[in-house]
Amino acid sequence: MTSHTHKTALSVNLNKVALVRNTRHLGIPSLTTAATLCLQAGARGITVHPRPDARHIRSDDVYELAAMLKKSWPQAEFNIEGNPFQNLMPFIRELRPHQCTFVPDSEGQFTSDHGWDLAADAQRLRPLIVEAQSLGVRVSLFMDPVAQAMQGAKDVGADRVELYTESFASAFGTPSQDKVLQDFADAARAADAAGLGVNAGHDLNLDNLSAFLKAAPQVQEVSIGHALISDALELGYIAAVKAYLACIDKAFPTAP
Ligand SMILES: CC(=O)[C@@H](O)[C@H](O)COP(=O)(O)O
Ligand SMILES: NCC(=O)COP(=O)(O)O
Repeated sequence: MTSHTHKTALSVNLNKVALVRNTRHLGIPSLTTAATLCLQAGARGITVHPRPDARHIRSDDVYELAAMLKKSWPQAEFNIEGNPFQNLMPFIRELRPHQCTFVPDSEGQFTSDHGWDLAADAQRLRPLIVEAQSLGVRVSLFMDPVAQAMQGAKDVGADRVELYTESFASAFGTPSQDKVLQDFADAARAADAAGLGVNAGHDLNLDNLSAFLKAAPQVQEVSIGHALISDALELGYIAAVKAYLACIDKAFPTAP
């Protein structure tokens, strides 16, 4: 049994395993094998983003992973991401994952590239947040790192926010890094002060993860996919996950 000693949980996003799998009709690489190896290596959970166009994660994948996790990894967290006004809610109603992450992507969007505009969407988000929570599912809202927006996420009823970290990843190693990191530090602090849990994700990698977590120690979970799966192509899933866990450890040297 893997012992979970890391302050920030690592959830591995399997979108890109599915993307490679979809380029042949052979069923490999297997998503359940990827999930098993990542969890064996110490990941705390698995994340999938079943987009409406099924470019990578397909509906069957979500059901198969949910069944495998329930049977073989009951302690692992399953996080399903998506737009609740598109195709996400049937997965939540039927599978009741530990967490859902509401992401405001349009159907054909290249990748996730912005958080919610709660001034525009809070009213129609609220009943879906209430519904997911009534099914025992934690709700996280994908948000830009704007400290002033965190109270709105709390007011609409979210349990957590997921800070969209692409702007940090782009700034990492540039003169604007510290300013951008300060935005994330402020947003994480504001979310925590509002009583929200704090997740983070998008374009996090082995180079930038520790610096991010040192600046935003409130982060309870990072969901990482593109870079981690790319690293796994070279290192293997187990070594790649262990390398990311080492980055988390490095950010919290005194954590138990
Ligand atoms: C919400 C987010 O930032 C990512 O989890 C998203 O799932 C990335 O989607 P793609 O893997 O389709 O780029
Ligand atoms: N929510 C972020 C996620 O699940 C993975 O994003 P990325 O690491 O693929 O950019």
